Amino acid sequence: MTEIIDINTHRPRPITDFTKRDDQPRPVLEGVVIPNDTPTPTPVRPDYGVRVRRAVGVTRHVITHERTKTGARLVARHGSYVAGGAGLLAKRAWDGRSAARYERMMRIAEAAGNSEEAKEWEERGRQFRAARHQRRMDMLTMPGRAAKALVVGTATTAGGLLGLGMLLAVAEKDPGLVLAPIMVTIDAIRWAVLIVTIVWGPALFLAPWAAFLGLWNVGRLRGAAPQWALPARERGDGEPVTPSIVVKALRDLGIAPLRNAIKSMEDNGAGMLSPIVLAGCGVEVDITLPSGSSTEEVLNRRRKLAENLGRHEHEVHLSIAPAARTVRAWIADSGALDEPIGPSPLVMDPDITADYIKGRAPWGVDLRGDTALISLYQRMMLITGLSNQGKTASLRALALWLAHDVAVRFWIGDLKGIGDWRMFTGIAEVLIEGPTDDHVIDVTEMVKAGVQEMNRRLLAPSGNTFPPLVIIVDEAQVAYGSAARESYTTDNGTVRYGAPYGGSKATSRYFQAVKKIHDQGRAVNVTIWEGTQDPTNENLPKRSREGNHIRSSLVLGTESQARMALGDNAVDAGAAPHKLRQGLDKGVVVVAGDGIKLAPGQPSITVRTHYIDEDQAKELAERIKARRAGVDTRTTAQDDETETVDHLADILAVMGDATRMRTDEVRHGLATLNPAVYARWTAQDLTAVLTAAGAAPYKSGVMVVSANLVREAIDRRDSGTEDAAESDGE
Ligand SMILES: Nc1ncnc2c1ncn2[C@@H]1O[C@H](COP(=O)(O)OP(=O)(O)OP(=O)(O)O)[C@@H](O)[C@H]1O
Repeated sequence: MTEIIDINTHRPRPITDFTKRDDQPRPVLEGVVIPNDTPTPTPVRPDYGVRVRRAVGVTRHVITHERTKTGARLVARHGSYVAGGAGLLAKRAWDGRSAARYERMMRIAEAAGNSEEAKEWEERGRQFRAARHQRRMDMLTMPGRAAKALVVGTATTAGGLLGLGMLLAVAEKDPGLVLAPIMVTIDAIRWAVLIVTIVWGPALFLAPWAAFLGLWNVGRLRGAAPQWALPARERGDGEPVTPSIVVKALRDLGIAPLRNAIKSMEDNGAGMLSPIVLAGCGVEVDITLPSGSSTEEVLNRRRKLAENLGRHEHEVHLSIAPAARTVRAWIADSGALDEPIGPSPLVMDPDITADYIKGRAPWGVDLRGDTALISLYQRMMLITGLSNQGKTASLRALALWLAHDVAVRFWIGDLKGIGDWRMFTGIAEVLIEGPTDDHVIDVTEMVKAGVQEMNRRLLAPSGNTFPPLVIIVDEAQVAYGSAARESYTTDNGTVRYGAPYGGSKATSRYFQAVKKIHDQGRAVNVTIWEGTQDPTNENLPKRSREGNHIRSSLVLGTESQARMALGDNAVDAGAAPHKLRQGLDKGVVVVAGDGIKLAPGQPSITVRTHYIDEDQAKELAERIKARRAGVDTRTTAQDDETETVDHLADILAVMGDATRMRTDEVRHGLATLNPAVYARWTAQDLTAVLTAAGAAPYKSGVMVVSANLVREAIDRRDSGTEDAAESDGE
């Protein structure tokens, strides 16, 4: 019988079963011993893959551990102090011994166009060189003069000491004192030598350390360590932005050519910067990069630059300035972007008005704190972003402003349908709410009706003006993602399908209708605004997103989504909705395109929109309704009245027995016949209908309608000889 003895305690210990593949050895039966002849169990080791994975896991843990990071920072910080201090002292020494300083100052003065100062430095440099030359010439004769001085000095000192000794001897009447001063001096020299020999060893040992400490201190005082290597409390978060901080932040960006160029600059990089100007709740500075560094490299290192400046990433906005090789940096005051921006002027000013043509909606404030005004005149619009970031609220805010212009008509499809747009009941002519396929079909019909309205306007005689029609589709991704289509059974029993209503393919009726409005709606005041979530090529087709005049985006997940939302140009030039903070930057939109004032050369702007919550929106809607002649909002695209109305028959009915009738009279008769449909008809509406039917009014003194032409048009239509209706690509 064998026991297992613990080598530490020298006592028997429980036997462990290593055959288990667990990490933790398990006791078998405490107190039970294994007989001598029992073979020793072979420990099973984890296989190679598991071990590698574990090793990688441990390594990653160690590398990313906060203590490792702190240690790395410590080493980098103190190393940088010493290296920086050595560099600085070397530079000072070189400056002191050469004319480099004068040359440098001369070039700075020259670069600044200050020729007076340049001349002054040139003169100083000349004097310095002359003095140095003189010193060198003096050095040639120095050994002889030094030897002479040594002989003379020694003789003088010895004579002096001897004279002193004689005086002492006379005064004390002791001849032995004649040599006393010389002996004291010799003793003093001996002691000095003794002290030096004792101190020399330790001094020799300590000297490098003292030098090291000196270098470290010079580097520390000069702040030679990069920001990221400083401890949290010293990182200077929120410090005011000064030229030296900006240059240092650029130098430590990790772009070698930029760092080297800055180091070799005579003015330490100050010439790269424009004056730092206050811009809203931050400052703005243009950075002209030295050749060899590209704006793209700096744009790609936004986070590091922000950290070097003591800011969070979202507090630094970089864009490409109009001047070549120049990056424009806007740096927020620390924490300023988290301050609320205040309520919307719509909420604050009950007398606010809107003008579709000349007005601009007060949407929010830009980063500089200036009011961001946006013109919606004849502009298609897209707003996108991740879910729950303020898309509906910001789109609705624009609609609420525009609704103050009583001439603007709204058709709204809300494919979420939880009531976000319900306050537009009584303002919008159509309000479809809901997420189902039926709602997608309805919204598609609504947009197609928009196309018809657009075509009617396009066909109307030139010179006509039309009331603005704004079609809004919120959560448009539901339509682009829908597979809804009608099916019907043919006489022989085969089931056939119509073209899909939704989807992003060319056969999608919704997509085709949106595309048509994008293509031609602008000129006749038919525009469409789409709000959509989390864009992809599937739920927001390229052709559709590019048809918008205003493209705006709340926070997005990736740069590729940002490119979809705003276009490559804007993102290449610094637009970065993917850098906004999800959940924290709600209502912050990056806007590209026209309609909003942009600085020259800037393709995008970041706007912090005013939040108009649902209650405020309802209140505003009530105010708007009070200004407008109320409309009966339909909750479906199907317009029963207009569907059943036969305009040509009505016109003929109004004309009665007359062969001709003035257009004004016809309109008046129509309005009396069916006010719901014709009360708002303009002369252009009448002309458009008659022209489209081939019975256009003509001039006979005044504009008149011919009953015969109308009758013929009806005959043509009824006999099916009129042009086939547009197929919408189905
Ligand atoms: N401008 C804003 N400022 C601050 N918070 C806002 C702003 N806009 C919206 N929010 C907040 O975001 C929330 C979501 O807003 P909203 O419903 O408009 O988002 P959404 O992107 O349309 O959401 P969904 O995912 O439903 O489409 C609001 O309830 C509000 O708390």
